[in-house]
Amino acid sequence: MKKLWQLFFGNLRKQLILGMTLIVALMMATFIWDMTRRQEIAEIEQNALQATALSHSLATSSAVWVLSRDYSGLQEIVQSTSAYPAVLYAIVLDLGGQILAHNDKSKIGMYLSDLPSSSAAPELRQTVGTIDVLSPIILGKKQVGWVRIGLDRKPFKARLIEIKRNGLLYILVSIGISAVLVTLASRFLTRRLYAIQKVADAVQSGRPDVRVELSGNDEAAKLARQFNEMLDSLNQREQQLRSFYELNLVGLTIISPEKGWIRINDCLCRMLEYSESELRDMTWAQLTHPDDLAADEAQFNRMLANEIDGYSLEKRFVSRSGKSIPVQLVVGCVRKPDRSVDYVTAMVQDITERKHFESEIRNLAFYDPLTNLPNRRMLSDRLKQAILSCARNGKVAALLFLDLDNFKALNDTLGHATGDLLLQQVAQRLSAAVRECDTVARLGGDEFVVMLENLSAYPMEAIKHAQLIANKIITALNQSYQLGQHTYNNTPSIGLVLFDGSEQLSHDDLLKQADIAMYQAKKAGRNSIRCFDPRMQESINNRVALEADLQHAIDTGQFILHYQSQLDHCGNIIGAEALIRWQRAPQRLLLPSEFIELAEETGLILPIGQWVIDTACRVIMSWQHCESKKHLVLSVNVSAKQFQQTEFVSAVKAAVKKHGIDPERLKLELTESMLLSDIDETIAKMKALREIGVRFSLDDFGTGFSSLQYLKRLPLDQLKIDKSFVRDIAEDASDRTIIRTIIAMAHTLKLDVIAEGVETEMQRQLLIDYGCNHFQGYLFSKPQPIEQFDAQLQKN
Ligand SMILES: Nc1nc2c(ncn2[C@@H]2O[C@H](COP(=O)(O)O[C@H]3[C@@H](O)[C@H](n4cnc5c(=O)[nH]c(N)nc54)O[C@@H]3COP(=O)(O)O)[C@@H](O)[C@H]2O)c(=O)[nH]1
Repeated sequence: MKKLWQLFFGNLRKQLILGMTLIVALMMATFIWDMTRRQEIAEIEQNALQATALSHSLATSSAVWVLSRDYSGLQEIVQSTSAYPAVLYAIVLDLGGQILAHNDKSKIGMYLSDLPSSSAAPELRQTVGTIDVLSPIILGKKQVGWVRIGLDRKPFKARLIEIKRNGLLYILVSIGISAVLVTLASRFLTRRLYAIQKVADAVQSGRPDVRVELSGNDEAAKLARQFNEMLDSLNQREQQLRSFYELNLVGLTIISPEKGWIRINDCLCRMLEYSESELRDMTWAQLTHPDDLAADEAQFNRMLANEIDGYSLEKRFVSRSGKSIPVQLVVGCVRKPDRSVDYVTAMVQDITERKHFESEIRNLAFYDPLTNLPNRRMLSDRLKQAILSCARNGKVAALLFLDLDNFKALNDTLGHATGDLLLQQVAQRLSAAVRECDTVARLGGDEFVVMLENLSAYPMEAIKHAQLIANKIITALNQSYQLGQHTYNNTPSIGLVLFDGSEQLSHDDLLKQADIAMYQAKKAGRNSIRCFDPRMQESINNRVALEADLQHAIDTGQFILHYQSQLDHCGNIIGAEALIRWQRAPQRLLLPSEFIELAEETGLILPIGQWVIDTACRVIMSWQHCESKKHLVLSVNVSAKQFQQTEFVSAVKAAVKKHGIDPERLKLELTESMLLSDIDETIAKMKALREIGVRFSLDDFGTGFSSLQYLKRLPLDQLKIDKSFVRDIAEDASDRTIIRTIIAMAHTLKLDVIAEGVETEMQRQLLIDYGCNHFQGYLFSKPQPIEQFDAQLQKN
């Protein structure tokens, strides 16, 4: 049936031809049928009319004869109907139905039984072969008999058959003609459609550049043009897709729902180190890292089950060489109309580099790059975990805060690279001194933290254990280090705090407490361990309060300067040292030892130092106007932070200019350690101020890394012998040697020398004997307010 349908309606042309032919045939058939039917009706009407007229005329003419019973006359009348070839019979009957005359004489005298009782009008009856008319014979107003005429219908039927035959012929001819015409027309009309179809076939068979030849401007031509344009755009899109596919930046594959390979691009082959044909013999599962297979398959099955249309996940493939390749897999599917999966597309991006960077970033975020130890962030995380774990298991843990003693000096003298070497070796020693489960972290600079977990359920036992480990660490860190060519010794200060998770302390609080304890260890003379004590916290709180007060003191001008005289060997006052005091309350004068360190730590030393220089310049200016004081030189202490300021030189110059003083009356006291960090920068700054006349004295001389090499480069005016050597000059031979060496060194370098902390006449005499000619100390005066200093001057 399908084949038959295909045969007749297989293409548009056949449908057109068959359709049009059928229409023509139907129309012709309808026309012929209608014509024949009309002809038949006309014939019937005409025959009926003829039969009625004939029977009527026969009835009229036979009325008298019937009444008179003249049978021969009647017969003659009846016989006269033979002139009509269609008349089958003509019968005259009396009212009783007896045949009075008949064109078939043998039937005269017979009776007809199917007559009506009476009728005033003729009665027409039609049978298959005849038209039968029965007319009453009326004489006067009375019926006297019947006339019956029968007409033969055969000739009429023969004519009808003739008409029908001709009609059929016309139909066939019309069908033939219309078939030919429609064939021609359909060929003409569908030729472009066929051309389009041919092109479509060609494109499908792999000739994508074939196009329909364009002619005309009708709908088919427009369709052909649009078809060509559609092919162009499809071509272009396919090329774009192919170029993307062949770009080989990412692995691309198309697979069947059963995970059979349909297409694989080169990039994926290269990534997995297999050829395409080798891959086709392998399964997706074989290439997947066993640990990642379940997750991938679960998602794939959800896609097959129509729960999702695609998914993206990170997984690992295993290459031919066994390399595990982390990839970002993006899978999508194309579904059939019944929603089952037709095929699956997968994009496989090698994310090895990204993973590498991620791990580097993680490392940078959580590890200290110099020592590879966990950094502050990681320590915070672990500490939080440890606090929770202590609360859970009831065990006590400890936090050790370590700071290397004198690390800054090492950095300043041997350089940062050497300092880094020390930090690395300390990290190694610390890691070796504790268990694997403990955490060793570097917070930054020379600060390390060791976290010891699960020490004991009993605090006393835990503290013993922690102290044991802290001692072990001290012993380990006390061993000498080989830093490049330098053999170096160092000590740590360790603060220790215990925690068991029951305190409402955050990890930050614990770190602070350990830090405070470490600070106490430092204060206790370094290379020692201190456990956190709440009193330490109190001292820290005091520091915080002091810091706030210090800021307030700056804002409200609570500082004053005291002046300690400096004398020559003849006892003449040649100048003074300005020493700061803080009038914190009316009866409370704080010495520098109580606030300078904090001021340095907080940076508040900068505005304080600037105030000192400014005040000193103001005093010098007042001396300049007094004949007895104009020769005096005022020494000012400068802190390291202050000196290291980039604008230090300009600030001093500005103060000198502002007060209009002779710069030679201003002497800046620097310490050795602050000069060495960047010797070239230091020299440049000193020279810049020396150029305008400002003098420099090297304070606390002998206590640091005194080096002739540096000394001779520095534009100094004076060396100040530290009071620690002066104090024991009479008793300690080595102090005497140091003092004599310093004095000799100063003379060699053509520098002035002054001894501080001179408290006794004997000390003064010894110093004079060794060649020192300038002195400062309680023997002459303590640091005193300006009025008392003026009074001393008067006396002097
Ligand atoms: N950056 C700044 N630092 C300053 C400033 N003022 C002082 N300081 C620093 O504080 C240190 C201590 O000063 P101070 O408590 O005033 O002590 C000085 C003298 O009182 C003390 N001295 C002097 N003679 C004697 C003595 O015979 N015996 C004895 N026991 N002590 C004595 O020495 C201090 C002065 O020493 P030096 O500065 O080395 O000459 C002080 O050392 C500064 O570092 C400031 O304005 N800015």
